[in-house]
Amino acid sequence: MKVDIISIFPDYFAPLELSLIGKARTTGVLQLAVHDLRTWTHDVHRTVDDSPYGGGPGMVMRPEPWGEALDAVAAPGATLVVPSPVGRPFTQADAYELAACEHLVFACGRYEGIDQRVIDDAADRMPVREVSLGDYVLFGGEVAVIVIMEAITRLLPGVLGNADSLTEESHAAGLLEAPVYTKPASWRDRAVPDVLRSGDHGRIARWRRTESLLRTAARRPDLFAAYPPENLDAKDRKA
Ligand SMILES: Nc1ccccc1-c1cnco1
Repeated sequence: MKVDIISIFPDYFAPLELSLIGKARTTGVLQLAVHDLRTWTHDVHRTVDDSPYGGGPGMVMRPEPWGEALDAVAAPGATLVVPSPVGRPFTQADAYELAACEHLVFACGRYEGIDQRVIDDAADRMPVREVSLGDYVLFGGEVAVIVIMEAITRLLPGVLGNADSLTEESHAAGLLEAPVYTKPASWRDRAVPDVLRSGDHGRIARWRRTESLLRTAARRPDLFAAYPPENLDAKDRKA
């Protein structure tokens, strides 16, 4: 997978050289390049923003540098991903869809946002996805790109040692994961649930399923709306 990131703060992406993302880049599973938007400015001050038409607070990112940057970076077949507070909520399903793309270009907006014509112009020649990580306000899209890149990269072939992790984790099956435990069997007078030490794998699977359903019902009942009813099998109803 090829990924290009365009930002006025390219140094923000040093974390993408670490750990499993760094390994994915070393092995070639992920080809990632970070570009400074100011490369495509032509004035002595390398200006990327200007005051908003219609007035209002803050500054808006100018269209010209973005237009030239996307012309240079977004080759045919690329998908443009724009983290934005007005985007669609980013979900694990989106992570799977983006992980299947050959080429992603991330546009990191700052200030009050990017001139809308940049998005509209790009949408004339490539898929554009404006994504939100949640209902809160960030300084810019950079940290959102790091989060999205982690969600995507761990889905790429060979990145996670144990592919089973992908099926068991929260949101993979559409529900929250059951609680997890490791040694010691007792810690600060708190014991690990006996069932997990029983060796009875059928009983353990049923316990985990029940805990997953209870946790989801308590914390994220909204997830059941998107959860196919056929997945809530008869055994669950007994649980
Ligand atoms: N607040 C922001 C400002 C700039 C770019 C993205 C965001 C964002 C993304 N998800 C929530 O907020």
